[in-house]
Amino acid sequence: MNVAVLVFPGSNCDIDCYKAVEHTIRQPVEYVWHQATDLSKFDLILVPGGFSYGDYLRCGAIARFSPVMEEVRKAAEAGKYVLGICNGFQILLESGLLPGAMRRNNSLKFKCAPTTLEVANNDTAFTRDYAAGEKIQIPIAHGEGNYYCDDETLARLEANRQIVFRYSGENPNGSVADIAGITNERGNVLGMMPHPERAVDTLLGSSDGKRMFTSVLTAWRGTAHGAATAGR
Ligand SMILES: NC(=O)CC[C@H](N)C(=O)O
Repeated sequence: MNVAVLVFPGSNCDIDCYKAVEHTIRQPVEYVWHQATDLSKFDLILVPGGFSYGDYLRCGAIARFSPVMEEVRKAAEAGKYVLGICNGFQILLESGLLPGAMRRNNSLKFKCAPTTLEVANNDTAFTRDYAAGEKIQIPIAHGEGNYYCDDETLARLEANRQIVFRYSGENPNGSVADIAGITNERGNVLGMMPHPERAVDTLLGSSDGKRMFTSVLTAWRGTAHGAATAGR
């Protein structure tokens, strides 16, 4: 499985994502600069966290105009896997690849802390290695993670089981329905505020993020392209 880690001016979790791929699934992984115009060889695209364009205007609002985002849209349409983490989630929202929007944390403070998530849907390519309802420890680090959508969108997210992670116990940012991560309708694009790439080894405080990477690899191996190329 070929993995791309996108890099925008101001990304700062790109190296963590790259290392997490190496550490968990040992698949070929490359950094891809935001001006790239061809992502066709990649099976999984990681949109990492950070402060793209200094968070000016709104987090992700400028990065969404980077040339590579048109390629991410094409990849998503082709059914490739796209995982946006934190600023990556914000960029996917700003791009319209996922529904809803981000507001500043209700505390108006940047929060960096371990959080407990409930796996609200383990029937996705990204969460199949978790148990339904499992509680996992994944850290957050954001100032603008207060996910918002209108009632109609929320009803649709609930009906289609697009809410994949919810904060369990304390909600750190005030997000609607305790949402921590959602997918698109098709389930091949996932955005989440917590950082699974920072939780891939007990040395980091938790290894609960590891199964997101193993899940996608297993899902990809189940696709026609994955079955044909896996093990090469
Ligand atoms: N870790 C991150 O990706 C942070 C995202 C964004 N800069 C925020 O503060 O909300």
